[in-house]
Amino acid sequence: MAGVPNTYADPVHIAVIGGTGLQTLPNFTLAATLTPTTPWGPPSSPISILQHPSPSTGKLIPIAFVSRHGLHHELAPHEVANRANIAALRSLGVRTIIAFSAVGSLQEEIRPRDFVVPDQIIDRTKGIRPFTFFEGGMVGHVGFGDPFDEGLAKIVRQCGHSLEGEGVRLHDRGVVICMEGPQFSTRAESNLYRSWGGSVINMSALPEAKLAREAEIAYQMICMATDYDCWHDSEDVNVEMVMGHMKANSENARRFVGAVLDELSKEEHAGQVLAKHLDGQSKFAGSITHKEGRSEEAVKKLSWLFPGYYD
Ligand SMILES: CSC[C@H]1O[C@H](OP(=O)(O)O)[C@H](O)[C@@H]1O
Ligand SMILES: Nc1ncnc2[nH]cnc12
Repeated sequence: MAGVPNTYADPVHIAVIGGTGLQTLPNFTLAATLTPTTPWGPPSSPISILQHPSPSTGKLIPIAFVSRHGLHHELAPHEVANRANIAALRSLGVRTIIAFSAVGSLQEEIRPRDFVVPDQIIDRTKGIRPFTFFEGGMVGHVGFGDPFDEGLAKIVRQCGHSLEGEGVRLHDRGVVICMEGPQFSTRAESNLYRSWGGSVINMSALPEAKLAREAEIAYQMICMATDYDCWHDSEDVNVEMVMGHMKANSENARRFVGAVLDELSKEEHAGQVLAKHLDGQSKFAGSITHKEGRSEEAVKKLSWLFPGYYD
């Protein structure tokens, strides 16, 4: 856009990743549009730096926004530039990500347009998506027992509940099945996932959540149900259905994200927003590869992400 700066000098600590039907966050002041590149290529979309007025301090808090599937939904789930998205955000200073996703419901009580703040993931991707920063001569293993950040989840749940009764229904926990796609599931698969305890299904929780953990970023996904996949006796999922529910409820989705940003911009959450509890974990995770075994190329890439960690 003409007149919008293409640089932003201050660190940005909070980011929102928008998914299907949530390609922009209107009603925020656009402070800059960045087109960074990373050792893993460019992110899925330009990164918008939005200014969010903190309701408690009145200060303008910068928020980075990236559209997972591109500005016009041109990237399929397996084509999303996950490593570049996470690396670009971390390089701006981001330590907290709220990721939004349109999901199929695998449980009767999770109705279309309900929100779910999941706490677990089952990986049904097929290993075709780049899924780690640690490879090619630098090994690293980070913990992933709880794939979402519980401290951040608590804040998100509290914000969601504060909107209940205004058209928002929230489920506090849930298991996301992350499938490869882009085709939807077969009925046998959908029923299998239900028997595993799956709550909702999408194509984008992974590797996004894994890469955020490797990048020491607190990450929580907010899911909005758009269909009952194909296990239910209602109509099978299709794109029109997903987009219809997303469009009809996008105002609630944006209010939910806005409420979370309001809360995160309070001084009392400064430590959580900076993900102090994750600080340095990847320095130790990566120290498993002895200096003499590290490839120069891998160290160079990882040092872009974590300056000073592997000197
Ligand atoms: C258009 S239906 C399938 C598509 O919707 C979800 O997108 P996102 O998670 O980015 O909101 C799902 O993961 C699939 O990519
Ligand atoms: N049924 C479904 N399966 C996978 N991803 C989805 N996103 C929205 N609905 C979905």
